[in-house]
Amino acid sequence: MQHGSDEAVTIYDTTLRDGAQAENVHFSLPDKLRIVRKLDELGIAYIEGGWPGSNPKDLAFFREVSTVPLRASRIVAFGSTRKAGVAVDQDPQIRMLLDAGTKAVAVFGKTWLLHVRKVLRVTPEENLEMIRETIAFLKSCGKEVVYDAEHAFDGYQEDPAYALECLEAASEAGADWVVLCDTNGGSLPEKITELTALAARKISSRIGIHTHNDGELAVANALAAVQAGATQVQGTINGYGERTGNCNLISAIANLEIKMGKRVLPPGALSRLQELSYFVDETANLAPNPRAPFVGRCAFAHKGGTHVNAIGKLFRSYEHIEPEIVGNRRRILVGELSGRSNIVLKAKELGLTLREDDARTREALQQVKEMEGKGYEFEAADASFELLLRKRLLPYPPFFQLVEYHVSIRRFPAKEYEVSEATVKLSVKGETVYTVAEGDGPIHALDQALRGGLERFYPDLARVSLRDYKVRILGPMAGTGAVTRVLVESSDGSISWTTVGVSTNIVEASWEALVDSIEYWLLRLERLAGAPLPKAG
Ligand SMILES: CC(=O)SCCNC(=O)CCNC(=O)[C@H](O)C(C)(C)COP(=O)(O)OP(=O)(O)OC[C@H]1O[C@@H](n2cnc3c(N)ncnc32)[C@H](O)[C@@H]1OP(=O)(O)O
Ligand SMILES: CC(=O)C(=O)O
Repeated sequence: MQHGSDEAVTIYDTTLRDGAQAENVHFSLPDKLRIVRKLDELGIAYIEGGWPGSNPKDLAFFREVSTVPLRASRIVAFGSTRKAGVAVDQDPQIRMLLDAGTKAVAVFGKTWLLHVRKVLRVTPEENLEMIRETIAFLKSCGKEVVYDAEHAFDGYQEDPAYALECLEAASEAGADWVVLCDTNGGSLPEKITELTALAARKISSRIGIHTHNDGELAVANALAAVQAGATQVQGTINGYGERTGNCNLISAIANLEIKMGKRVLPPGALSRLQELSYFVDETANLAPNPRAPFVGRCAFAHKGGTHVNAIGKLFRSYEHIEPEIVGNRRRILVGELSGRSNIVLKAKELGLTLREDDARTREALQQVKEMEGKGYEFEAADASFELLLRKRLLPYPPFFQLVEYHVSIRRFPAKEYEVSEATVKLSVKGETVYTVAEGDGPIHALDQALRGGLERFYPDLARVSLRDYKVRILGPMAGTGAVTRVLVESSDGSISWTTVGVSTNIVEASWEALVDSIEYWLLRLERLAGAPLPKAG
């Protein structure tokens, strides 16, 4: 879908205002300022910072942000048209909008008669006056005015003439931008195209588009509007927003630049889209969506054997763009749907050379399929797969060997005392080590005893900690006798890795995953040091 047009499209970010209307999204004042700096760094033209008349934090934000030196972004304060029956220069909300001290302000007003009559409870003429007077007043105060025509598309559906009158009123009153809002997020692209093209013909203000994602079309609708004449796209990073969210600016920017040939961000910024997306998620304390188009970790993850085979020959065969363009990377997944190509390409990713016609490739593939048949899952446990491959390809004297372990739980009926205890006997470097440890539960005790036995031989292991522990029951019909899959995520503070264990016994599945985790890390340490660590006798 390369349209080859080199026109610029202006990005208007409302993560801090409309994005903050999302359930579970809360930004503190420092969060808001951090995001402003990041958006400015990426060259976003407008940042809607909040509604000064809404709460003390937004008021303070406009005070603080005025001291932040910005290179590319213009801060916008948001509000509404004046209250019905109140003179515009007497309206406290309008006063607060001015007091925010921004060069640009945005006001939303009504376009849909349903809202005019049933929500504002004013006449259609009074609503037109509210639009005209508010914009004219803000212009007379020297502001750049962005007018958000709320429910523009629903209003146009119900009464095209009145909706158009509202847009014309805003434009004639001096709005620099008239932004068509699909506030309820239910419009289809053809409706967006129709009104945007009409507005672009009829009014002199520049046209913007503000879409919501209720029909999962927010990005598609924004792109349709641009094709029909809009030159400003409003949205939020990662699509945060009320209900199902707003137009996701990450996807909108990528599509506008890469697919539609528009100039959107300064040179070099596109390759920082993933960084921006993660930064905002992290600031909002939300886990990044792995399936997010363009920037999610699955966006260029290839799993099916035939796909991976083709990718090995030609990336374009199963990738719509090169991942690096938006700062992402390609990943090869290994599992029961793999072919030899998955093993070879994954090995290459790990720095190992393996050919498709090598017997070890076939054997590794066979082992993966058999193990996945029993419940292992290597796709999520990349470290267990790496270990499997390295053990198969290179000489692997183990770091330690298990002689035996024992786990017990003691609980007294009155629940006054409950303790888990594990004993682990290991053979390490020719010595037999016997360790006992207590823990909050049996797995914790086992982990403590294992580490206790190894710490004298591999003191660096103290840097490794457990980050996540997930248990999945496979085939729950077998009840408490079902097969259990345990995934353990570990970290040494700089990298993290995941390992897997499977058994009908949850303690044994956990042991397997814990041992893989430690072996993986010791092997990595050895590779980084460039010399083998002394091994078990
Ligand atoms: C489509 C959008 O996303 S618009 C943004 C929506 N975001 C928010 O509302 C978040 C911030 N809002 C707030 O903090 C509060 O709602 C405030 C401070 C703005 C207003 O609070 P209150 O004065 O207590 O009013 P409340 O929120 O209950 O009702 C809104 C009032 O604004 C009126 N109103 C709604 N839209 C408009 C408009 N475009 N122009 C003028 N008045 C409007 C409503 O009719 C209602 O007044 P009424 O009860 O006299 O009919
Ligand atoms: C203005 C706005 O946020 C909307 O109409 O959705």
